[in-house]
Amino acid sequence: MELSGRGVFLTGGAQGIGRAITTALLDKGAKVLFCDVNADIGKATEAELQKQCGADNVMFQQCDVTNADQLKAAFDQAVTKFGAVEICCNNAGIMDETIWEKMLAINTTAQIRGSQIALDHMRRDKGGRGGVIVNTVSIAGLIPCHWFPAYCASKHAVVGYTTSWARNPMAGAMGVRWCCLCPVSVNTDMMTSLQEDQIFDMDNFRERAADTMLQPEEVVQAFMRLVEDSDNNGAILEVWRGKGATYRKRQLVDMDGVSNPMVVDNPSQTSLKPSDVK
Ligand SMILES: NC(=O)C1=CN([C@@H]2O[C@H](COP(=O)(O)OP(=O)(O)OC[C@H]3O[C@@H](n4cnc5c(N)ncnc54)[C@H](O)[C@@H]3O)[C@@H](O)[C@H]2O)C=CC1
Ligand SMILES: CCCCCC(=O)/C=C/[C@H]1[C@H](O)CC(=O)[C@@H]1CCCCCCC(=O)O
Repeated sequence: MELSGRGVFLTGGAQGIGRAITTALLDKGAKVLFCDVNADIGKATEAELQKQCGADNVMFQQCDVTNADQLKAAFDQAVTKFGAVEICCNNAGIMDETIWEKMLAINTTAQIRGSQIALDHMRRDKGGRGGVIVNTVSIAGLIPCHWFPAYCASKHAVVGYTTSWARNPMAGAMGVRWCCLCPVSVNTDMMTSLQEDQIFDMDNFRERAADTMLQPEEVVQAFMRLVEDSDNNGAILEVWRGKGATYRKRQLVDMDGVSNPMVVDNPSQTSLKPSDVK
């Protein structure tokens, strides 16, 4: 997928992974509306990025993704500003087991809502231009993590949701790809400002996390791979330190739901051989 001139909507873009993705997309000529609940950091980021990349190409909108009206209004603003949104990144997230209901609202409900808004707008069978929806998940969406069970659940749910849409028999007609970005620990505020009570067994966690930490730029490379590879519907891209980004093999079943497990990766669910999935 060529990125120049594409309209992008991204949540949680004031800092961290979202900001790094926004910057990389702008560098490739895309136009980005990023939203965030934090207006101070969001506006400061907007000012810096507008200076670097042009005032018409990037815009910030304050938005709490758990507020359905605000989320829809922010998305619509991107459509108005750029003519269409062809790339949607549901990225905003928190990690705090003490407020797990709010965490599920941000990490899961809002990513599902953001995906639905994007699908309604993008789908070619209803007059849209098609596009790609990338949900920022985590390795915690793929394996159990005893330090943060609710965070882990919030991310597993998004993998289930995203890959389920990818398997829709209408996926080809809709022209919308669905991808999961799954990094291990990343050096952002989420990791560095983590407080003792926000997860369980913090000492053990710090020990493990220290050896695995990625820089946001490494996650950006993986994100770009997801967006630019137009034949990867349903992709789950894992990002580990030292191993780079690798597509996760998936054993899905035929559309009859029971027979012939196979590795699939594109809308027609036929073109990739198992050996193509690394
Ligand atoms: N940092 C890490 O180790 C990893 C992070 N992730 C995921 O990456 C995504 C981004 O996280 P980071 O950049 O690391 O965190 P971060 O804390 O640096 O950035 C998250 C951004 O989301 C915003 N946000 C939080 N609640 C919001 C809300 N209700 N509405 C709108 N914006 C809101 C924050 O203000 C912040 O700017 C999250 O979904 C996180 O779960 C995944 C794997 C590892
Ligand atoms: C390889 C072990 C790393 C475990 C510690 C870690 O880096 C955790 C990072 C989390 C970050 O705080 C937010 C996330 O989404 C990351 C989840 C990563 C889970 C890896 C669990 C791996 C394991 O149990 O072996």
